[in-house]
Amino acid sequence: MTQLSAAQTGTTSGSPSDGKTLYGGKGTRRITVRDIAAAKERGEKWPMLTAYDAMTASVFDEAGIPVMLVGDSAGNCHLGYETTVPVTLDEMTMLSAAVVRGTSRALIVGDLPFGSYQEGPVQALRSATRLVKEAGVGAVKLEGGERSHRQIELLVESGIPVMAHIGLTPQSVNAMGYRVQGRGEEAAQQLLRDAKAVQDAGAFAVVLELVPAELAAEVTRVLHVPTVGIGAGPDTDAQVLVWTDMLGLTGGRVPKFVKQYADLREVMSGAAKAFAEDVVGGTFPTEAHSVH
Ligand SMILES: Nc1nc(=O)c2c([nH]1)NC[C@@H]1CN(c3ccc(C(=O)N[C@@H](CCC(=O)O)C(=O)O)cc3)CN21
Ligand SMILES: CC(C)C(=O)C(=O)O
Ligand SMILES: [Mg+2]
Repeated sequence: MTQLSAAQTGTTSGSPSDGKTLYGGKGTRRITVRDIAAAKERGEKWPMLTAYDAMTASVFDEAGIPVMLVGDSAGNCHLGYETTVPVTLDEMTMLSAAVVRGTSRALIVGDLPFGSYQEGPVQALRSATRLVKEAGVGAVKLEGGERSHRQIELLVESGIPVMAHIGLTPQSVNAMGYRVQGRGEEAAQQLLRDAKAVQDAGAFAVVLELVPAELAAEVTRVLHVPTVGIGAGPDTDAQVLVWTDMLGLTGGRVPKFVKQYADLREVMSGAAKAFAEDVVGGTFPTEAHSVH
């Protein structure tokens, strides 16, 4: 087992941003779940992005993104699977370790993949422990509300911060598809019960995926832990997007809740073609790129 540096363990003293904000502060030590709790008390909104490799994570870390999720969306966005279902704990451990190595300030949350916690609390603890010890993540995330509350309880009791994830839970795609959750009175009551169950179990934050904006606003009002929305409207405490969607790198269709801030697919494709033309036409390399 490799030793984790102080930067990875987040044990250095001082505030994340001179006692100010999660985003835009000047602090250099690693952000912790206590900083996240303080942000909710201040009514401060914060951004979260996924990351699957050290290089990309270092860009977002330098940009000041305070929380990064090594999402199992790596399955379809980084590893070429159709869904998140086939992703393994070995894969999540390797990707999470890379993201931790590429960052020094962001809180890194590692997604527990399908099959690594559904058997029960003991399996969940064994899996989460690998992400904490081998990859160095500061927290883990798992899907499910009431159905996952025992797993959350044991992890939190054991000293592992847990981000919960309710609403659309993509690991259950074979059972529920990719559909809006919490529509109608009965489904809304279930979502509220799920949100309270994960908070009571000790989760430090809860992702709300693809739920009506009004319901997400209500959950955000009634919980004392922050909500992180994705397709959940403007009134959650935080917002998360899959980085390849946000930067226009994901091929094919992306969910309609995505806002695209750049077109990296176009940029990369253009650069690859320019390189290819240079090679074929003999205009690269030139004297400037040669040694003698
Ligand atoms: N590239 C990518 N982006 C994501 O946001 C994402 C992943 N992958 N993989 C894991 C999960 C799966 N997610 C998904 C997948 C599909 C829809 C989707 O098809 N949504 C429809 C709306 C469906 C409805 O209205 O009921 C859409 O058009 O947005 C949404 C979220 C979110 N996560
Ligand atoms: C969409 C986010 C919340 C996620 O779970 C992932 O990227 O895997
Ligand atoms: Mg996920």
